[in-house]
Amino acid sequence: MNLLAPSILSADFSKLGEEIETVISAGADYIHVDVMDGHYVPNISLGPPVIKSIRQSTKSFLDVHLMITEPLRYIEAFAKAGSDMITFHQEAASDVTETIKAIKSYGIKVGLTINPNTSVSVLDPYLKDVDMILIMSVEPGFGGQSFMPSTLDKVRYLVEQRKALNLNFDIEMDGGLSFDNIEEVAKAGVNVFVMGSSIYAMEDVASVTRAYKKRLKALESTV
Ligand SMILES: O=C(CO)[C@H](O)[C@H](O)COP(=O)(O)O
Ligand SMILES: [Fe+2]
Repeated sequence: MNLLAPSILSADFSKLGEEIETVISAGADYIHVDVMDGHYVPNISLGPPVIKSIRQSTKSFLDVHLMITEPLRYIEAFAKAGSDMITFHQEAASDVTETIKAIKSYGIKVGLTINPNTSVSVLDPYLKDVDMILIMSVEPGFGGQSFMPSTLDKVRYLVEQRKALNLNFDIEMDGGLSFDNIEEVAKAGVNVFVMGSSIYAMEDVASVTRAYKKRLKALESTV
């Protein structure tokens, strides 16, 4: 099933609860929360207190994307704040296995991600241990960047590996997704679609969310 995960990075933070309610009511499946530390990536966004407030105002699935150095230090804080899934960068973690274990110890889902310049094969040892792999289709750090089509080969590789190893992790893509590319992204094998600026920068957030949801549903039968 194709899942739509609007990224609140491009939302109006002064009315975050409303912005989340709008996309959930319009059919969004996950709320994608981008956490940036100003060290692993050159931008700072939000942290556990904001996630805690979001958790208190919605039951929706919180897909938390950590772009932070040494994520193991903060797994407890992000899990206790109410994350439903924590995804961290392979490049940022000195011990990927320990970080996966720490996330699982809170009974929540775990995702692992890589930047556009990281080889997908670094994920091989962990494929059996994760619920989701996130392939970044822009350099992490900012919303509104252009999609990098070269990252789709990594998705195709993961689809092959998943079949060969009889696994069932989800494949998420994040960065620059829009009506211009979701068909090729879906056809490559992605089933969780993060969208920031192509939803929250639009005039009518509810209508565009409904339109993406409908398109993703239609694409399910073509892959
Ligand atoms: O992780 C991210 C950036 O590092 C964001 O999730 C992503 O960029 C979404 O924004 P957009 O759809 O505008 O590219
Ligand atoms: Fe993200």
